[in-house]
Amino acid sequence: MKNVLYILRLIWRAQPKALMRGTTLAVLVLAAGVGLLGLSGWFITAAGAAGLAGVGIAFNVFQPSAGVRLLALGRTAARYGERLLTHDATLKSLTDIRVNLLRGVLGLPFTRLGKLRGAETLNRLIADVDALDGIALRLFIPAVSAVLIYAGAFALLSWLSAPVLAAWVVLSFTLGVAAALWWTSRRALAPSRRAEKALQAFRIRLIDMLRARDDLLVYGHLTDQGASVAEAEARLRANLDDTDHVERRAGVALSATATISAGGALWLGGSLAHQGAIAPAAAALGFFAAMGMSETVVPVRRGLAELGRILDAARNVRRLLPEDKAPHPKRPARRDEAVALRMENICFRHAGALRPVLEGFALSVEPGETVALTGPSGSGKSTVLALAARLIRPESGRVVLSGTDLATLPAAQLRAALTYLPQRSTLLGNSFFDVLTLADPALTEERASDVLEAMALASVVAARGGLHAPLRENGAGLSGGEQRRLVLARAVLRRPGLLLLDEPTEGLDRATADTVLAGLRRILPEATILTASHRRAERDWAERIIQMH
Ligand SMILES: Nc1ncnc2c1ncn2[C@@H]1O[C@H](COP(=O)(O)OP(=O)(O)OP(=O)(O)O)[C@@H](O)[C@H]1O
Repeated sequence: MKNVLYILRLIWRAQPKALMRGTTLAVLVLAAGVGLLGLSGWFITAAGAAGLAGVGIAFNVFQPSAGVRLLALGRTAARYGERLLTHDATLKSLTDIRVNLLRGVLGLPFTRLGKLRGAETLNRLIADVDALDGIALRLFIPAVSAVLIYAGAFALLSWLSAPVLAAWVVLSFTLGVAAALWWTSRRALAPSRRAEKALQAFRIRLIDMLRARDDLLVYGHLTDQGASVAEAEARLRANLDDTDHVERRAGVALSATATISAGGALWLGGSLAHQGAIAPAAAALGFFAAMGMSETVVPVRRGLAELGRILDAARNVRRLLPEDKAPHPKRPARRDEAVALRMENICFRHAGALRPVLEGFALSVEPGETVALTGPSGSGKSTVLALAARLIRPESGRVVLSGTDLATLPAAQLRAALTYLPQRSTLLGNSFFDVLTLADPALTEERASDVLEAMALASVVAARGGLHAPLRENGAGLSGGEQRRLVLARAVLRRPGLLLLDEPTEGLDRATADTVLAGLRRILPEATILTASHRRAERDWAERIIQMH
């Protein structure tokens, strides 16, 4: 519940005025509803009583009927305004939360970011944030309005009718409603949570199926994966049915509460009128007010049926929201300036690993030097590159970039100074040109063509129809070697002072590898280059080789 209150505070803080006005209108809607039934009941009874007493001609029908119309119209207008204000404000607040959540995800340490699954994170950003609209719209605002209406109904009924009647209506109603809602929240908690989990499983499995359809087909598991998607869907339906069932039973309990409360009010009012303590019309007021009060719980009922989903969503979202709101430092990017890299006495152990990958590791690369790290698979070459890019941090020891401790370098300066090319990269963009603009938003066609030429891609691009020819998702349709060269072109376009390359020419034949490596130096004549290499072409290209064990 703490998380729900935290999110409610965020929603409220983002749009306080609109939500306050919306809540006021919500109270007015309910008050008009209760008043409408109460006044109508009083009017019918009073008119009937006047007719029976033979003074019907003297009974003023105009004022009460005008009141009934005013309340009916007022209720409709207030309902319209309330919906408009509260929904608009809540959706705007949720947009802020979604943006903040995205910032939180992007700000996660690289090691945690690496563990996130795309489909799950997408769900978190969409489904969880969507679930949060219930906090204000279906829990808080209706609950506050209902409490205010009960208090108002008690005061008015005590004044216009009799305190004992008012006490019966409000107490019987409050107790019955509280019991029914408590029961709903408990019974619906598990199915609502299970429904949300099933929905997420459905989406994740479907995304996995679409992403890995080729492999699933080749290994003969496409049908199984399809069945597991259908299973999650069936589970979702079953749990939604359970939630609806609980909500319907809660509806029955609430109707029973309203009936008992109204029936009791009728009996009590009748006795009081019989004793002459109140007029028959005032007695009818209690009965009809009790009928009208049942409207107060309809939205809360839905909110409580979804409570499990809301609680989980609030917890998930809160965990990822960033605590600090400090803007990212924006320093001018320094490019083209060769960077010296030094590592001193580095110790690093991957999470869960028994032994450190690096222990007492040291390295020094001069500005403009080309150095290759070689060694058997698993000796820690990629780990050294990741440490130099500050994607991971050493347990002990220091990484120093041109005299500045990497740990203290602002992120913007760090990203401007170096570029890291991992073993596997993603190509984002709909054309060659699009893919390259990730590295340089102000890219010109001449510059793009020059870099693509250096990466031995000019003929490939020409054969596909030019720089703006469409590319399929993640470069599908290009060969592995072509994708690799495109990723390299993107990396050099950043014009880094330090280029960290993990097996840059993997998948290229020797001749192409030599052309690409020479082109790389041509484009970045000053840069310091550190590469993790298995291949002869890369070792021959390097000025110095560091052997790892
Ligand atoms: N995220 C990780 N969590 C746990 N262990 C890891 C992680 N990444 C790498 N390792 C382990 O750390 C060791 C060094 O890995 P690293 O990728 O640095 O080696 P490498 O020399 O680059 O290997 P390769 O030449 O095969 O790319 C390996 O034993 C690997 O299993």
